[in-house]
Amino acid sequence: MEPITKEAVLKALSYVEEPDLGKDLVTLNMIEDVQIDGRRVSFTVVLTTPACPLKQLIHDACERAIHTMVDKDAEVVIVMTSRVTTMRQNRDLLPGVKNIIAIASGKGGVGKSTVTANLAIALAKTGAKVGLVDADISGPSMPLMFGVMNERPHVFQGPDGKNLIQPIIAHGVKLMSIGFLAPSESAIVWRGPMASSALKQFITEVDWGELDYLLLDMPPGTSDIHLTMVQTVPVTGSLIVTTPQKVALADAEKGLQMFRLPQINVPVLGIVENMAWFTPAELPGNKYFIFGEGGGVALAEKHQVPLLGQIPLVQTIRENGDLGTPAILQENTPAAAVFAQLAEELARQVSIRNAVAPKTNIVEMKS
Ligand SMILES: Nc1ncnc2c1ncn2[C@@H]1O[C@H](COP(=O)(O)OP(=O)(O)OP(=O)(O)O)[C@@H](O)[C@H]1O
Repeated sequence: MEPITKEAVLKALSYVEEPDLGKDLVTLNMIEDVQIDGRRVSFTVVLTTPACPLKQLIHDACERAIHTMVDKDAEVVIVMTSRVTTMRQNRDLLPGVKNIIAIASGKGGVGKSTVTANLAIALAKTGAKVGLVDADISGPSMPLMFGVMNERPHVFQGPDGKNLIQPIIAHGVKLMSIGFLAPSESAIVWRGPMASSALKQFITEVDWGELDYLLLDMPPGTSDIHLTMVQTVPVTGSLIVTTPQKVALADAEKGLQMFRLPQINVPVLGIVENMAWFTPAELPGNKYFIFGEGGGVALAEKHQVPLLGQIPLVQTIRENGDLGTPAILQENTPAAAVFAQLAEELARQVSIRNAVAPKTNIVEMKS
């Protein structure tokens, strides 16, 4: 029997394609630490995100490639790991942050904050390092959803003498909310430039450390504040949350178009249809389309962006949000599964974006 060689292993793995990125694993530098010990072959596959929905598929394809092209009886040991990719090169602002994702909705009350909170925790549960900025000045709800209403972030002096805010860590996510600034019962009226500068400070003067994903929960609507925000912070991509209702869709479309304005030019990574249908707890197989049907699909098709998920209207999603323990934390429930899948789809789109982004198109603004 001929000895197995590293070259033969790499040759076989060069036939395994990363389906989303359209290139083989060897060309993509995703194979590391190949070791041969008799008929035992081991190597590491470095994925572009720990939330990769294709993890099992890629694992199985690698195993098959070794068995068909190298040795049908080889013992194959594959370590699946990840290194989140980034398209940010010149990182003057937020140096440790790999990907910044703005989550927006045209209309208020469509569940943007609920979706964002669940997404952030879902990504953190996969092992990613996640931060979340609650920039919803119209009604910051993250302290409530994360059960940290009474916490206040500390401010300390950073290494260069500048003050830095320490984010609150809750459910594995580093959280900053404009709601930490004032008691929840006192309405904050933020206007124009004041809001913009407060928000900028909220994002840039925080000790985020290393983050794979920083999610920005934007205020509803398409105001000057939005424009300033996405121009100030180097956003990787945006996610639009809508319900299937006509008025929500029309506003979501405005939000989508805002990101595509030439002076903004932030790619829309996808659309999430929230409250897509109502499912009563006692009839889990039933779907009632109380806000209409097919709106998210139609919007996604019209603007050629992926529909990343459809979240049903479920009583426990609301209840768990109000309790400070978002639905994603309720293991083995359909609601948790839907959010986990959405997180994988979002991470996937970020990886695709990072793989195809023309590096020269990245404009990073200085603080
Ligand atoms: N899929 C869902 N099922 C059940 N309840 C939901 C769902 N999504 C959101 N909700 C509830 O709907 C209400 C509005 O949601 P949320 O605060 O997330 O919306 P929003 O778009 O962030 O609102 P705004 O930005 O205007 O403050 C909340 O009470 C939330 O618990």
